[in-house]
Amino acid sequence: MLRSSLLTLTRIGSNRLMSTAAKLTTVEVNDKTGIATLTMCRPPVNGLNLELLKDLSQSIDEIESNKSRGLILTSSNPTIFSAGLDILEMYKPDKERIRAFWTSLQDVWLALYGSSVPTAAAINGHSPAGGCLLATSCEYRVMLPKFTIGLNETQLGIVAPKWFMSSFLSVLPRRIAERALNQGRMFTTEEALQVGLIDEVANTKEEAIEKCSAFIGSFAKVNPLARALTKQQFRAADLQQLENERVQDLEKFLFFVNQPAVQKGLGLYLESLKKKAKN
Ligand SMILES: CCCCCCCCCC/C=C\CC(=O)SCCNC(=O)CCNC(=O)[C@H](O)C(C)(C)COP(=O)(O)OP(=O)(O)OC[C@H]1O[C@@H](n2cnc3c(N)ncnc32)[C@H](O)[C@@H]1OP(=O)(O)O
Repeated sequence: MLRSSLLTLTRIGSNRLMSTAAKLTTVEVNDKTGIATLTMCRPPVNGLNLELLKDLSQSIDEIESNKSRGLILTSSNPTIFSAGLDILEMYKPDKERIRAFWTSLQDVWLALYGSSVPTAAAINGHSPAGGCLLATSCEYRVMLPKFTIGLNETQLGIVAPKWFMSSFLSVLPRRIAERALNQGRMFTTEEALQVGLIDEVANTKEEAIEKCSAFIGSFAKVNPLARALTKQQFRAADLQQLENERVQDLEKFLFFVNQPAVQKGLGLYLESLKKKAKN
């Protein structure tokens, strides 16, 4: 398979480390537990660009087909889980590339939210917008203190599509989800725990991964097929909706993102991020 030829396989202690040639993600399988840790490593902020999204897709597929016992999603950056979509993909976009970009984001969501293996996110840093989408696509979330998580799209003058809302709603009560989305609210770790956006707090990344592993281990005595089919039935309507509307969703996104007012807003937001980075 093409994917196999892109992978290098290394052994670290009892763990197998698979990394893509471009190294935007690594997959490390713990030989004792059979759990795969998928790490995003795109400096400086794990911005989800086309290449990172393609890598994520491939890694998730790899984990599914390797029959890993579970998937833990995390980041190699010590303070950022993911800064969400790379705004440079949406600002003054290239016509063909932006299509591939959005299609890849759809692929990642369908693969992660619909994954047949148990999934957990070790959120070891800030997790705005697309970062929050990834985390809420998993079944369990453990976050480190003093970071923020949320869908802040309205703060940027953009709108989170329905399937972003589906993931959010699979975690939060409707009233809290609706208000947070309308406000574009970012929750601190403590606030996220209080509303149920995350399940646990851990003091270190290692502890977060241990807690995620314990969650995945809680299914050890459950029939894997029964568990996977039950999970998929819970998520089927959300997944089917995007499957049915993929093309329309892409066209809506392209129309929206190309509006002059949206382009202006994204430009100003990028400038403000760059100014902040200089100070
Ligand atoms: C009706 C239905 C219609 C449907 C229409 C659909 C519309 C589109 C929907 C799109 C959905 C999702 C949107 C997103 O995910 S947008 C991204 C949102 N993300 C953010 O707002 C986060 C912004 N970043 C930050 O808050 C901070 O950077 C940070 C993550 C908290 C990290 O802080 P830091 O102090 O550690 O780092 P900082 O100095 O800020 O940044 C370092 C460099 O990285 C650049 N950068 C940061 N974030 C992004 C990003 N998301 N994209 C691109 N670049 C980013 C930043 O500019 C710095 O760059 P440089 O070093 O100055 O060059």
